[in-house]
Amino acid sequence: MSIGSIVGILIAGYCSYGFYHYSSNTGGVGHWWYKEAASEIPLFKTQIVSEDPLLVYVDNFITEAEVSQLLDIGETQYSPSKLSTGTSGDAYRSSRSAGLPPSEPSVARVGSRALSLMASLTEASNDFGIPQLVTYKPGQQYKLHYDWFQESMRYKDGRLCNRVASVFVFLEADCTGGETYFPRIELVATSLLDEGKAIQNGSFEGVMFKPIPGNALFWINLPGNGTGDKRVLHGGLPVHTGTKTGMNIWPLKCEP
Ligand SMILES: O=C(O)CCC(=O)C(=O)O
Ligand SMILES: [Fe+2]
Repeated sequence: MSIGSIVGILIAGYCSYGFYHYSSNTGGVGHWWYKEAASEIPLFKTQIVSEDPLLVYVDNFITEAEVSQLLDIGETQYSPSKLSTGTSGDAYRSSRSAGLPPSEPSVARVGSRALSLMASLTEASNDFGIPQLVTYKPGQQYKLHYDWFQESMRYKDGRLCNRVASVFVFLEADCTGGETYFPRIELVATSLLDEGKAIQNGSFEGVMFKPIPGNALFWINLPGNGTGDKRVLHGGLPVHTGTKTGMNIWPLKCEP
């Protein structure tokens, strides 16, 4: 699928105020059927930040009610965030994380909505994996990293899967600092600067995004040839005061 057709589908989705989409629960990694009725989908708006690599800013991706449902589900589940190597308690990623059950109705709804951004990228698996809350207190951060795995992960059904894309949703932003930073992205949507959602200036390379509850960032990790894209290097900058909480959704692409 070309970047052009993904962009076309994003625009078409926006213009029709919503998507109908499906995921399946036919075994494997955690697939959940969910068809959102148009009335359940918030009127979200997409703006392309960068076309290649594809990075999209989504206003109003989830509602206030969904934010509180997701925070409630995760509340008692937090433990120190892990790196992809499985280690935790490291200054590299000092936040706390909580896996969210994909079958929980609000998780399934928001996970399916995230898949709807992917066009046909995930149609073979239709799998949004296990969404993860991540919460930061003052001084905590996630230094620059990629979300894609160097080596695909083997899931319990034996397939090799990797994170084809990322959707990072801001849930709580009662904080200063904590921007999501992409040092290698050149911003084309200057409206995001005017709206105070993105920050770009001569003192650093790339672009950073202010945490704003309900809004999301969506980007492609594995473009056409399936190789991890190093241009989507990103991190969560240190929170200075208060609390920041976000939700990661990593739709999977699996070998057949
Ligand atoms: O906290 C952020 O802004 C980004 C978090 C992130 O990139 C991750 O958890 O993979
Ligand atoms: Fe990340």
